[in-house]
Amino acid sequence: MERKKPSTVLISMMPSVQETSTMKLAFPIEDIPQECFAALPDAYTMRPLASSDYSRGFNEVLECLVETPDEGEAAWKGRFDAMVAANGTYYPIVIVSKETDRIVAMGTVVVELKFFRGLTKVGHVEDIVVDTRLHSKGLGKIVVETVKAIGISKGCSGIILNCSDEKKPFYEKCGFTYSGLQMAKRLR
Ligand SMILES: CC(=O)SCCNC(=O)CCNC(=O)[C@H](O)C(C)(C)COP(=O)(O)OP(=O)(O)OC[C@H]1O[C@@H](n2cnc3c(N)ncnc32)[C@H](O)[C@@H]1OP(=O)(O)O
Repeated sequence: MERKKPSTVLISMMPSVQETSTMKLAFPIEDIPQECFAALPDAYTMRPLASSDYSRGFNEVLECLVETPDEGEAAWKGRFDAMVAANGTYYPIVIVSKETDRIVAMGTVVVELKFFRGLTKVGHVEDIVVDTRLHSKGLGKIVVETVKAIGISKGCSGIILNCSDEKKPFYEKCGFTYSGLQMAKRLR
């Protein structure tokens, strides 16, 4: 079946070729389904994580979710490269302020290969976080809907996540339903 041409409106919301052509991205920008850009406010762009994002405040935003000590740019880039090398597994995305060129929100879907249900794949939603100063503006929902859509487009038959009880209403707004408890053995 012939693929429909994307609407001009949605194309105009995606980062321009000039904006991303010099960046090393974690995965091709075309892997973000175009409809994901529809709800993004004009003040922001959304794209895959780039190797230069260490200096756009990546750690500071992630710190709003979890302790993120600065290991230095070289170590950060080493981790970025390892994710890229695991081709087809990690799909980290960021939302960036056009005004400041700083990251304001991020999230990832990790695509896990399975042997069951006809060699299916399962998407794990990870590290969803919005800069504390920009909560309740719809950015978190855009990030979750986007990583969900990427996982589905990559062939996942299910998308799952772990979160605290307090975040349950947020994920319900993003279309998830309660599905049992999480267990953990923390080693550090
Ligand atoms: C799998 C994981 O990564 S779990 C970790 C989740 N991340 C964190 O805990 C980090 C700290 N928290 C945050 O970064 C943010 O608060 C997030 C990501 C949880 C939510 O991002 P925001 O941009 O503030 O949420 P957003 O504005 O998109 O809210 C979408 C909807 O969820 C609702 N919502 C958001 N947070 C909550 C909450 N804690 N309780 C109830 N409802 C909520 C909003 O009211 C909104 O409802 P609406 O669509 O009816 O208007």
